[in-house]
Amino acid sequence: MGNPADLFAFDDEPTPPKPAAPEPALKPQAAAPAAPRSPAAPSTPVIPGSYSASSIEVLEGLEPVRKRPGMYIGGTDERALHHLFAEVLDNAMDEAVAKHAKSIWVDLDADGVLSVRDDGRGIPVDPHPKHPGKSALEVVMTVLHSGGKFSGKAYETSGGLHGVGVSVVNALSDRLDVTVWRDGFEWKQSFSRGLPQGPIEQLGASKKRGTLIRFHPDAEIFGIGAAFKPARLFRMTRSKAYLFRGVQIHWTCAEDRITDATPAQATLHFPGGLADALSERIGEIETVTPAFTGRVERQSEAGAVEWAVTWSPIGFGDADGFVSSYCNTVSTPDGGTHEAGFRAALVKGLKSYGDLTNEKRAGQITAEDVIANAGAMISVFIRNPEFQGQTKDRLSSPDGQKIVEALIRDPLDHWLTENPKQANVLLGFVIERAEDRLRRRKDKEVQRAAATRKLRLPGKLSDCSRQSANGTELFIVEGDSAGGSAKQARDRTTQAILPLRGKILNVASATADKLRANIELSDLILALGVTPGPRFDIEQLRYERIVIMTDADVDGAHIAALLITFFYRSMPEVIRQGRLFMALPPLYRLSAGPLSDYARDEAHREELMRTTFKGKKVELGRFKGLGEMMASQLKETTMDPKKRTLARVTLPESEDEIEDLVERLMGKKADARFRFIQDNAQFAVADLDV
Ligand SMILES: Nc1ncnc2c1ncn2[C@@H]1O[C@H](COP(=O)(O)OP(=O)(O)OP(=O)(O)O)[C@@H](O)[C@H]1O
Ligand SMILES: [Mg+2]
Ligand SMILES: [Mg+2]
Repeated sequence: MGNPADLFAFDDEPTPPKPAAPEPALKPQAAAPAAPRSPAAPSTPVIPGSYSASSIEVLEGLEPVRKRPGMYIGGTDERALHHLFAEVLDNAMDEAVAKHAKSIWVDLDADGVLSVRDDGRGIPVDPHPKHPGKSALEVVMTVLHSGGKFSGKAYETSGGLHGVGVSVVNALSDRLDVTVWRDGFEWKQSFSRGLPQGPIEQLGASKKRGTLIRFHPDAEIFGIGAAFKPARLFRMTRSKAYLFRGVQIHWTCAEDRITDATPAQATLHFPGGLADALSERIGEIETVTPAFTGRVERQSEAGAVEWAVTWSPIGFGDADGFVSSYCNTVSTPDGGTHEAGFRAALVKGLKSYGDLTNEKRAGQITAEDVIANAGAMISVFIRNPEFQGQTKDRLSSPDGQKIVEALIRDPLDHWLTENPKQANVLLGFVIERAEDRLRRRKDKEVQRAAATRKLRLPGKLSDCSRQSANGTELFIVEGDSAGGSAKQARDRTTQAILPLRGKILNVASATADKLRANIELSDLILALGVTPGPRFDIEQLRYERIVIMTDADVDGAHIAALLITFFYRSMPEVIRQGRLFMALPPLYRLSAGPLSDYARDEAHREELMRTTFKGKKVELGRFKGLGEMMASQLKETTMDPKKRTLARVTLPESEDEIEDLVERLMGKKADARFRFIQDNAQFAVADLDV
């Protein structure tokens, strides 16, 4: 999971270098001969710019390292500079993990010279059989791909594997001294930019054991002023001590190099291992459960896994979670197979615990849900690891995953079942993450759908300007001319008009495909913003009310009946929630002198004649359709929320009644249908006024 580990500055940091303090240059004791350059300087005349055999160079010895440091240490920046320390420290740790060394001493002196000493076996100093006249030590320091970690005989689970590390450090140091104590003597050889400054020397007799590498990075490579950062060195050192409890690391640093809280002196030894590392790293941060920690050795062959993980609802400082992973004590900030195995073990363990406790929702959790809010440290020791590149930022050994997953699963299952209370809390926490994730995904889908819908609103829709559904109405209007009047009569903030042309399909019998193919209906669906059918979601409805506004005649009643049936068939929830209405346009206008009123129908007219207009000479006008009304009349009588009356469409209680209703609505006799609608509309009027 990327680099969040580094946010917690446990052992290393990925951040680009800050300007460094000027560095006093360390003068090599002997003058350094310039590194050999351009060995292929042609003796035959070459036309400038030509490309021939003489253009092809073969770099010798350590020259490629100086020419292309990026390939070996990932660049020449501050991170790369500190990688030199990692290489030397890794070698000392390999001696410790192989149980030949117990102590390591790290020291940064006032001149910026870094020393790493261990009390291990010491780099062999005897003459190398394949390189007559050279000691093994000189070979190791000056020949790429030389080392004792290829066969697995001298080391079992080493971080070193390429035979490159220390020779690279040598190549990129303007000064490097190796002291070895072994076979009863002290030995020493010095190098500059990879070149020996003389043969290996046997100094006095000594009972000590071990290796000391003292080096100073070359300003030609890293730039003038590039210097080790004590804080960074200290973090890298401390993490090594956490990763292997069998080692004690003594840290010292020249006081005047320290600019922060880094100690000048410290002894680092952590018998608690990663469990301690994790609790030190998360401090007082609130966690969901106590940490799950452990260490398991492989049974059949050399190898082990150690881990510590906990979860926090509030995140860990700058990040929601972090995973710090290591292989053979080498930090792998880019993760790899061991992290994958760790994640797999956690997610499988939690899922099977979910099965065990009948928590069905556990089925939906993914590794991401488990790890996103976890603070985790995982350290694996395996034979013959494979890393990506010399900086070893990522573990690529295929068995990394298998070994970690296999070794952690059992302890995890035990941990969960033995502490059901905290296991349930943890599972609940992870399920919440999963549900959050699913919700976010759905929201995104809705947003995306809304965005595309916006572009695809039907052209003939005159939408209202209000964005939210609250207080808005969609008038479905019969015919273009009525649509025109309605557009003028509406309140454009809250009222939208969708005119329907021609006949819509008889939806009672049409198939879903046919429904979609019907242009009038698909325009209506687009305007509503919903998906009809099983995936219907009332939340997507773009209007608070849907108002069917048709002429008060047989054709109008037919269209209204078709529309109601359509809603009932494809989105009954709209009706159930009381959001579908019928407008009640008047059929008659009555006037007598200054007095005037509208009558919805015959009965209403008669009533008005008996009351308001009693004994008056009444002028009676009959509207042939909505389109005949003036906009102001339409507004006053049918659309203005302050004056109009709407009939809410409701469903009968029982399914039978509904089917009966649909049958009657869709029946063959248009007149009966019309009367039915009129009756029912009237019936609804009394208790409705929206
Ligand atoms: N502190 C040490 N004690 C004992 N032997 C050492 C030490 N440092 C280096 N060596 C020997 O020198 C060899 C070369 O070291 P080098 O760092 O170049 O390569 P490596 O550790 O084998 O692999 P890598 O390139 O992955 O680091 C090692 O394999 C080991 O045999
Ligand atoms: Mg090494
Ligand atoms: Mg080497």
